[in-house]
Amino acid sequence: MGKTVIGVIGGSGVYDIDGLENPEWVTVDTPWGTPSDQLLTGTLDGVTMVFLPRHGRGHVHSPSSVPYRANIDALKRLSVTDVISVSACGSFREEMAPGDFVIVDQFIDRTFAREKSFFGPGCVAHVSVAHPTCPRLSDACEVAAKASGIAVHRGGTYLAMEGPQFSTLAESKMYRESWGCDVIGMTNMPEAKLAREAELCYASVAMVTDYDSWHPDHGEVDVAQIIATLTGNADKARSMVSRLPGLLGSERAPCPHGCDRALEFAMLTAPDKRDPDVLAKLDAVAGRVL
Ligand SMILES: CSC[C@H]1O[C@H](OP(=O)(O)O)[C@H](O)[C@@H]1O
Ligand SMILES: Nc1ncnc2[nH]cnc12
Repeated sequence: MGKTVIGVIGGSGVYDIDGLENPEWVTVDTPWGTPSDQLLTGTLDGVTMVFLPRHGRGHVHSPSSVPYRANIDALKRLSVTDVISVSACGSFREEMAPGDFVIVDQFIDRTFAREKSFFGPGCVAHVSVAHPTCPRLSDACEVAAKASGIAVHRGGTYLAMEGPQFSTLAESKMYRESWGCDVIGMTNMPEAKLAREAELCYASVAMVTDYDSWHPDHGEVDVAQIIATLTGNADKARSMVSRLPGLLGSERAPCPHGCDRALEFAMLTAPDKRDPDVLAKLDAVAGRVL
């Protein structure tokens, strides 16, 4: 048994969490650049917590400029074992209404202007993301959300778009009708892929703020409308997060789904062909297997 360290990546509207004992904002340097912000560390019910605002305090990063690799590396460097991603999203389903939470379990990645892997020339590795989220961690999020009185939907496909503009009407209809997506956002990819490469359990809690543009009764999306819903959603998210330490506990058994062993058979580059400079950058993410 190891120790549970819960990492929370807060999306739009979620720039801190409350109730931490011994809270401290710490600076973490990574070989992949500077994370979105300092990370807030502390304990909650005896469990170490690490919080990172995805866009930085004051919302300084766009979805395309979020330093996803630095963020995941920084969480790993602080010994995080389980990452809960909290994000605002648009909904493609009538029943997934603004204010509801969706525990996402699949993604379609339409992003194209982001670094998507820690690996590459000098150390090639391929991990599976067939099941990109962790069922054990998602269970805890579902229980925590329900206990907080939140309307929560278990399972859903998240379309990750590049942004920053919202979808056209034709795109919105295609994602919903042809591609079977349930929600849309701009940030969960490559975040989820990188978390898997870093052997972190990852759960995505998507908080619905709007119906994107497909819905005949709701017209087009605008940020004013999103922000109006975001404030309430952020309070609900903080309530959900506060229940996670009690549910996960401070002692951690290995992930039954293998998230924490994702690199076990992933490395292709022969040991004698690996580039030492590349290996040095991978110390936090892949040190366990290198
Ligand atoms: C607030 S409007 C669009 C913005 O909100 C979402 O951010 P996050 O996923 O970090 O909560 C969405 O992905 C866009 O970045
Ligand atoms: N409709 C939408 N599209 C993309 N990202 C979003 N974030 C919140 N609402 C969104």
